Amino acid sequence: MPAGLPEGAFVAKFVVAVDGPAGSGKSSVSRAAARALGFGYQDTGAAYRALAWHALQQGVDLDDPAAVLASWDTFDYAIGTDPDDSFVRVGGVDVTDAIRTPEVTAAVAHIAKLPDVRAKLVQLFRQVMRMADGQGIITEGRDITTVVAPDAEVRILLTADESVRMARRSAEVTTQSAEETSAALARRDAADAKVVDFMNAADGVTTLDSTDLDFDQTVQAVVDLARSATN
Ligand SMILES: Nc1ncnc2c1ncn2[C@@H]1O[C@H](COP(=O)(O)OP(=O)(O)OP(=O)(O)O)[C@@H](O)[C@H]1O
Ligand SMILES: Nc1ccn([C@@H]2O[C@H](COP(=O)(O)O)[C@@H](O)[C@H]2O)c(=O)n1
Repeated sequence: MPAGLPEGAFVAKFVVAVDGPAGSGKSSVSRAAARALGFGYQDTGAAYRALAWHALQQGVDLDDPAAVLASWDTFDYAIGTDPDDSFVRVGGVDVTDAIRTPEVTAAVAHIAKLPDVRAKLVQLFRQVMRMADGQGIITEGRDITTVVAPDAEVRILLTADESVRMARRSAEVTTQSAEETSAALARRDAADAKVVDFMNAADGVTTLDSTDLDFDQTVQAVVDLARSATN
């Protein structure tokens, strides 16, 4: 807390916004960079996934926008922003793993395409950024650099060639064949790209292409961008 400010006063955080396509490393790289910087970390995709999980649990018809929007009223969402202690809860239930199943992954596009749902989630993300502990936070998703936090101190489009992203994702998924995993990734990018542009950097956004970088080099590049913005 800077000298002169009363305990609990609002202090603007240093925000690093990261966007990119599926499998580009947004969550793993952002989490590791947050750890290195001593920042908080927010995975916004987790909220889209959690709302999809919640709607599925409630038997909501995902093709009915009004029903999906109505499920928001009972969506009791909590996320941990400590990069060393991440969790996602809905109604007190830990759904950290449940929101990563292929079923939820396939359902989330129905949620993400609805402007009214997106507007509510944008407000939620900004609230999480305001409330998180620490002096800074890395928030990652698809529209963070452009919609959620266009004034962020650092704005990064993290990308990698599609074949590299598919190979990285396939290496971690054991419940599907590499072909199924790659096809699902391409399908999701195609659906998401109709809603928000995360393939082209907006003005002022730095493109970080990790195609030829290993994981540690990519994390270091994010850390360097954040540190150079503070000097
Ligand atoms: N530069 C890199 N070199 C090697 N592997 C990487 C690199 N960056 C990320 N990875 C790996 O790629 C995989 C996908 O990364 P991650 O899940 O963070 O992507 P994402 O962008 O958050 O994906 P999604 O949007 O689908 O959730 C992970 O296994 C991660 O460890
Ligand atoms: N800012 C965001 C974040 C996510 N989405 C949607 O959620 C899906 C899951 O996100 P992951 O980062 O966990 O892969 C994603 O496919 C998008 O449909 C979004 O629209 N905006």
